[in-house]
Amino acid sequence: SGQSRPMRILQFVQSAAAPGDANSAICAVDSYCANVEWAMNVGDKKGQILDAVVLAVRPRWVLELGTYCGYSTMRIARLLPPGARLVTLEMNQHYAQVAKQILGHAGLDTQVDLLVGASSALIPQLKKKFEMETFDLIFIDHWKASYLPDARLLEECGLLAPGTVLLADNVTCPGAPDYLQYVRNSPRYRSEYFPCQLEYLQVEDGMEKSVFLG
Ligand SMILES: Cc1ccc(Cc2cc(O)c(O)c(C(=O)NC/C=C/[C@H]3O[C@@H](n4cnc5c(N)ncnc54)[C@H](O)[C@@H]3O)c2)cc1
Ligand SMILES: [Mg+2]
Repeated sequence: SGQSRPMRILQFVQSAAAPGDANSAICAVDSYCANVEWAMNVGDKKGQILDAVVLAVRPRWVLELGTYCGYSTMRIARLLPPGARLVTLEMNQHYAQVAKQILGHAGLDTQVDLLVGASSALIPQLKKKFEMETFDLIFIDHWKASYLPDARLLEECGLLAPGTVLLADNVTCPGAPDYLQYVRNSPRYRSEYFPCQLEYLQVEDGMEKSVFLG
């Protein structure tokens, strides 16, 4: 049933998760993807690294590149301090529609602004659209070839401040070698690798946390 994997995930969340309960929605996605069909959510193991970074940074402004079904969007939004905002960018209209409904079911749609479009087109509009200056935390989990060009674009748009944290998923699997090489060798970043397993599988992956130095 459900003509797409995101739609099947949404239907399971709607049937299995208590409305307004973000943790039960997160658990529902994890159990569906661990037991029924794999999906490219960050998952619970890497999700706990994401949680720890969100809690450490206590961000006022968060940007996510690649919403997909909204799994990591929920993990971040549920930990934000009051008044904080999470902007998440998703180029696929169908995925964005599913994510909106999952976020609504979890009761997290008030903290989240989900924009439909390509990051390269939306990033230059963010300052003006949200009347903000810089992001405190950026979670990068979209097409791996876009990690580096989008990090460069964020720099050029003046959306990074000294101390801004960039957290990138999948730097080992599928991998983002050009992005890794850049953040690990640029004097503008202090980078740290968190080894972890790929979501729902026994495959080596890792997340890279890079602090922008200005
Ligand atoms: C070899 C191999 C294959 C797959 C895996 C498994 C694996 C594990 C993972 O955690 C992964 O994150 C991925 C992965 O490919 N993620 C890509 C995620 C894209 C989402 O982001 C959206 N999007 C893509 N580019 C943009 C863009 N510019 N602007 C706005 N949205 C964009 C898309 O519309 C999707 O919603 C894959 C592991 C190993
Ligand atoms: Mg990922």
